[in-house]
Amino acid sequence: MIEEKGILFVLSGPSGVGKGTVRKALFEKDTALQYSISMTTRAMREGEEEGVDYFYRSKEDFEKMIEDNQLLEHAQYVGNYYGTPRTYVEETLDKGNDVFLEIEVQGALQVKKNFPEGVFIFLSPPSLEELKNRIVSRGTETETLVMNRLKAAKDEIELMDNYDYVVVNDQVDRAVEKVQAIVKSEHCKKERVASQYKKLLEVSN
Ligand SMILES: Nc1nc2c(ncn2[C@@H]2O[C@H](COP(=O)(O)OP(=O)(O)O)[C@@H](O)[C@H]2O)c(=O)[nH]1
Ligand SMILES: Nc1ncnc2c1ncn2[C@@H]1O[C@H](COP(=O)(O)OP(=O)(O)O)[C@@H](O)[C@H]1O
Repeated sequence: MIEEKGILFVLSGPSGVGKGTVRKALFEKDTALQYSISMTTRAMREGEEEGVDYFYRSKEDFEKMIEDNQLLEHAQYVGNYYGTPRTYVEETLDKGNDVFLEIEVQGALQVKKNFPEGVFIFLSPPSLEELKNRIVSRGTETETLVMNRLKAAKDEIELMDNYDYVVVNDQVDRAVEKVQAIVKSEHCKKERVASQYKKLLEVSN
């Protein structure tokens, strides 16, 4: 019996590009993907919930988790920590279920070191001008924070070559369809590997 692990999908890209929007729309489409909820030290925004949007923790608690190696990756982003709890990801993959991470670019690169077999998707804005419009229109940041996020975005776009796929988020529905197509395509690749294995077994019998 071949133990089939799940596939790790990582959606990343600059802040404000629409990662959260695309991820939520994707999960409304009855997907079998398991979303890994991140841990953060940033303040809860209006409308957010503990254990739904993030696990909100103090800086001390977060640093203790880093020390205890409980995070698969972590990054500091515009003054706060963000990280992926390790156990949930590993256990879910081991059960054969796919895991979906939505994280910033530094974290995605760390995951790639530990899980090179993961599938890395870069969500790109149609233009930097449009990215700025989205961050400003979301209205969650002060002007200085908007500038910080745009500056970070320029550095992040340069890292695009580390990804398996680039999805331009021009329209949310189209971006979601492209991510779904990637998921399907990766399942077909996995089938191919599994069926080659089966043929080998038949020959050896
Ligand atoms: N490395 C890492 N980044 C994360 C994680 N969770 C969320 N992020 C990213 O951290 C950045 C800031 O997130 P947030 O404060 O929620 O702002 P928003 O995504 O711009 O609304 C975004 O790029 C998130 O995708 C995580 O677990 N690890
Ligand atoms: N394809 C799109 N077209 C127009 N606006 C978008 C699109 N995708 C997301 N947005 C808007 O851009 C802003 C940032 O999106 P968000 O999902 O919070 O980004 P991220 O999670 O990458 O930081 C939000 O106001 C969101 O409604």
